[in-house]
Amino acid sequence: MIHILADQNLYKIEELIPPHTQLNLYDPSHGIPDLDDTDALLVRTVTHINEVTLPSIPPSLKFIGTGSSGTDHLDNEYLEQKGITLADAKGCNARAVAEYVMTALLLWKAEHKPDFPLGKVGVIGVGKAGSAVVELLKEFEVECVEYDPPREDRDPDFNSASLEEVLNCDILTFHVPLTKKGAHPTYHWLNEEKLKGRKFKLIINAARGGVVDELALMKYFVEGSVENYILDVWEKEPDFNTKVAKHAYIATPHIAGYSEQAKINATKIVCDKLVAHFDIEPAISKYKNVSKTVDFAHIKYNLTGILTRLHPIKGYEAALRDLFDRPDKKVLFRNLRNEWPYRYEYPFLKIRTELLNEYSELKTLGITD
Ligand SMILES: NC(=O)c1ccc[n+]([C@@H]2O[C@H](COP(=O)([O-])OP(=O)(O)OC[C@H]3O[C@@H](n4cnc5c(N)ncnc54)[C@H](O)[C@@H]3O)[C@@H](O)[C@H]2O)c1
Ligand SMILES: O=C(O)[C@H](O)[C@H](O)COP(=O)(O)O
Repeated sequence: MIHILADQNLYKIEELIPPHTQLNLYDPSHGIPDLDDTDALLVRTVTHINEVTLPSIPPSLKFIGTGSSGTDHLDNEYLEQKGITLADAKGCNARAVAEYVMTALLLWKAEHKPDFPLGKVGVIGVGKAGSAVVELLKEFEVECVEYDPPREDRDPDFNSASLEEVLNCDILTFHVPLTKKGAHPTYHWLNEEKLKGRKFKLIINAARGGVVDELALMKYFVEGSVENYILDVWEKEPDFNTKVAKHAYIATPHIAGYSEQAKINATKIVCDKLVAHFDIEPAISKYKNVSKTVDFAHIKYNLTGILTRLHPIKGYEAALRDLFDRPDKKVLFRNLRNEWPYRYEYPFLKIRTELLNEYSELKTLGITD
């Protein structure tokens, strides 16, 4: 029988785990658990596995799956050299990220530029998440500049914009992995050198902390050449720089990819890869992706009010602000990520017809009546 150890916060893991396997759960806040006799380890981004955190790999361990798109918490060179198969859940949360970005843009526009078009948006990294962002932006008729030189190298149908073109955009949104090696490293991609002498209305980082140099970003915000910034991810998670967060238009605790649908996708994708790797019987899930109706009865809302009710971005923002001066903010940041119920993505939400007719943006987001 295959012995599986999984992060206790991998959503619905007990339901989706293949039958006839033995599943144990671990609490990731206590570090890497004892892996003796474990065949497969299922983690989230909070479990960092490398030569330092796991110097000795038990011979039984053959598979590590992560319920995330990002894999920078796993040292793939080290693990592959030790004969371990790595599996990610790329794409599981692309729609959730796109909705986070679009919601943030709509809220920001309503507050800062209600009478102007959004401007040109540069999407840096046009993989699963970046492509979903581009798709949603296009539905809103926003002009996009797609920047992804590595994709141009591997995909004959894709032409990347030039660096100059993307840096000339009004808004930048990041959807690249965090990498320090290779031909296109992303660590501190947006730095002093690229920010100097340019003007941006808004910068969004919902990729990984470290892709944007936070201190350089804050400096150019204070000087006025960056009008606003939105950060979902932080250089030293679960810690975060309070000063950088205080200046942000929106600051959230790494939840851009969190939704009911994304979290189910994540667990399903890793379980499917586990099944394929060990050639075992899959689980038969009873889970059904149903829609939810949100009642706005008798209350008069504007677009900002409706979006705030349907997407917890502002709620997370307020909760993160409450942590600014707390000495235990690292633990609370982690709790905030684990304890809130997952939101439903817009195509799984239904609201009153009058509201949909009054605010066309809601239909464009995929909400129905
Ligand atoms: N905040 C969140 O909740 C959240 C959710 C999902 C993903 N992420 C992060 O976003 C990243 C992207 O997610 P994805 O699912 O789209 O992954 P993906 O692998 O599908 O796409 C990443 C894209 O970035 C491109 N890229 C790599 N280096 C680049 C560079 N130097 N310049 C321009 N483009 C570059 C790649 O070619 C690829 O097309 C993940 O690695 C993860 O770290 C964060
Ligand atoms: O890389 C990803 O997919 C995202 O950052 C994802 O939201 C991470 O979720 P976690 O594993 O931290 O719960």
